[in-house]
Amino acid sequence: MGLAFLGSALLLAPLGVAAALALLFGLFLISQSLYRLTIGEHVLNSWSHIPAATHQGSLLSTILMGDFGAIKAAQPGEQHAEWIKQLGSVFRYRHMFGTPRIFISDPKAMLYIHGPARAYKYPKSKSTRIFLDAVMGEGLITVEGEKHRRERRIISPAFTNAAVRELQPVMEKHGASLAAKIGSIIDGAVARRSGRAPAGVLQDGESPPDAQVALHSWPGSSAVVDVLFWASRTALDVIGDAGFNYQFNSLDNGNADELSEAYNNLMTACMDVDLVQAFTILLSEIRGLGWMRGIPTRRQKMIASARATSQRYATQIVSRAKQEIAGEVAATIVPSMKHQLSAANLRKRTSHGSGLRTGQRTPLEKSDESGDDKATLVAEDDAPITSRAPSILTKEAFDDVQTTKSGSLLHRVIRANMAADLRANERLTDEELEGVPATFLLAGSETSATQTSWTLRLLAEHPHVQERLRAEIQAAKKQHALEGSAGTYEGCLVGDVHALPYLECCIKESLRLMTALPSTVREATEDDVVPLSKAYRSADGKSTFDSVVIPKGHELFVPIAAVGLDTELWGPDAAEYKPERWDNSATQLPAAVKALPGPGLFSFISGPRNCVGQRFAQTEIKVLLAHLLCDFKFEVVPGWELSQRQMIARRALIVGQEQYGTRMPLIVSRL
Ligand code: HEM
Repeated sequence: MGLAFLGSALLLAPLGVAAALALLFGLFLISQSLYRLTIGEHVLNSWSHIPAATHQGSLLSTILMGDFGAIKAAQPGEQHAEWIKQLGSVFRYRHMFGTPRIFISDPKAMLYIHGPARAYKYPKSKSTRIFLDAVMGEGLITVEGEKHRRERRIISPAFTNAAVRELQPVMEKHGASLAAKIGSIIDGAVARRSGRAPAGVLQDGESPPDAQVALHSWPGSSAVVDVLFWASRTALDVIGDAGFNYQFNSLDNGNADELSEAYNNLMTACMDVDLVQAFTILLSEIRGLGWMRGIPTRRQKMIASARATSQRYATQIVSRAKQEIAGEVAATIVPSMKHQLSAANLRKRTSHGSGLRTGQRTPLEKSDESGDDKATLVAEDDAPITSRAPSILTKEAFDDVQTTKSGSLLHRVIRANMAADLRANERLTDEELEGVPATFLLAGSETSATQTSWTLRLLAEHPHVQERLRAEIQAAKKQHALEGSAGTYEGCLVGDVHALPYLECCIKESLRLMTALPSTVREATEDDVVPLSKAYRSADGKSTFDSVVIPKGHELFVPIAAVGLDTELWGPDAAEYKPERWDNSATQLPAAVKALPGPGLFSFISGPRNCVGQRFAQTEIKVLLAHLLCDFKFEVVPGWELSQRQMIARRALIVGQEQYGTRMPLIVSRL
């Protein structure tokens, strides 16, 4: 009560009082940090035997940022890789304000922590959950425990290999559009160079330095193209279309679409965590200070407005998908079942998920009014069948509908939510279903786009790999054209993209070396003893331990990128891009690597909390690459040095051109 009052006082107080209170909280955090660095480190430290990481940094930065300052200053994964070299695969370090973190990159430990028996005992850390909740709201990524198990059971079937295979043609459509767009950017740049278009006018996605690169040695059709910019737009279009049948058209229209703009704002909030936000999150973790998350800062207001917009659309998107599925059900169920769907029965089973919450009309609603929405199953009383209708499908009818009708990921989720073998309390509620589009978008567009851009960069740095890969893709394209393209892969460029072995190697190697999500964090909810495949030596070097004691409440750093760079696992050439290491991976990979999940590919982590969209992501990246490599050659811009920035995903900056933000410009030439 007292603290709630304090909260309101802070909101209403004149600036001076608010600043004084903020200062007070700052002092509280700093004293907590000092306590951790002194008494916590030297007196009450039950884990002092674990080797501790050190870094060269000022005292002030250590008090405020712990060792995190050094991590942030290095390229993603590099500081951890350095500590692995010095200290081995188990050590501890301090996060902001001295928060203790344990680092483990041992394969056996990772399988244990993320495996089915333990995953729910190691949820995401509290600050991560607070942060994600604020931006995404509730969804598969943010929920924990039983709620997660329930959601995952319904959402997983949408991502089976067979389901994703059916979505490949949708991805191909956007792959072809991406290639066409890049072609038009090249044409525009050529026209500008030859004086047919005004000099000094930038095209969409171009930064001033891109247009200034002298391409004398690249006669013909070449231009500097920011492949991250275009991959991001394409990934948004792909997930909108394949994820929930929504056409963002962002490749052509940018963020002109209202929903696209809302997601873009959420993504920006997600990517760019500033110190004030980190500070507020840390403070709001303290009991009684949760209200701090609601302080209406400019950023907070932007997030709230973007979330309101996305929620409005989500309601419409889910409602429309349900109506379409109701139409399918009507066409599929055997006549004898129809009487079960009496009006009264349906009304009982119906929940109302349509209508805008703010009274505003979305473009989707407008198109509904114009009669676009054809597939609606209604009972006599016009009550639509919705996903919450328990057991309206027998197992056979459900399987039939699930396999014969495809549609978007969301359609599959809604169908899975109707399965007869689910109890009422196992089904997703309307609110949970409405969280699905946002989850897919925020988890699935930035990651795929970033990974695509890093893969293109690696191929540009390794022309011989690019050539070999292009040859494989062109041969497959030829073969596919000869065979005729009916069936699942109708309209696809090369048929099944997963049938191309070298493409598989190139993608896996890119995910290992430049994984889009370099790390995540977990928190121990109980004391635990984590087994290791290789014993670690204590800080004083006198003892060895074949397991790590993790005290309840401690944070665990999950070193996705560092695992990919670990020379102990991969050998001395771990930092090199060598797709061949994945040739015959079942036999050729080092034994320690084969013990990793994947096997060997930890980029999507493992166990019940692994990336549900990993097959989707790999299919999408392969499809986009196939289209691009058939039409274009990619080269690095001479003299432009790259640095990296880990926001949530790992993004690239050009050294000396940081003012233009994160991007991945490459010289792209028509073949
Ligand atoms: C290269 C691209 C991608 C990478 C590297 C990646 C990586 C990851 C990682 C490491 C996690 C675990 C995060 C954690 O628990 O802390 C994760 C979770 C997740 N990913 Fe991905 N992801 C990618 C693409 C996608 C796509 C395309 C989708 C959806 C279409 C997707 C949907 C999800 C979801 C829903 C989760 C949460 C799963 C759960 O907690 O049950 N991801 N991803």
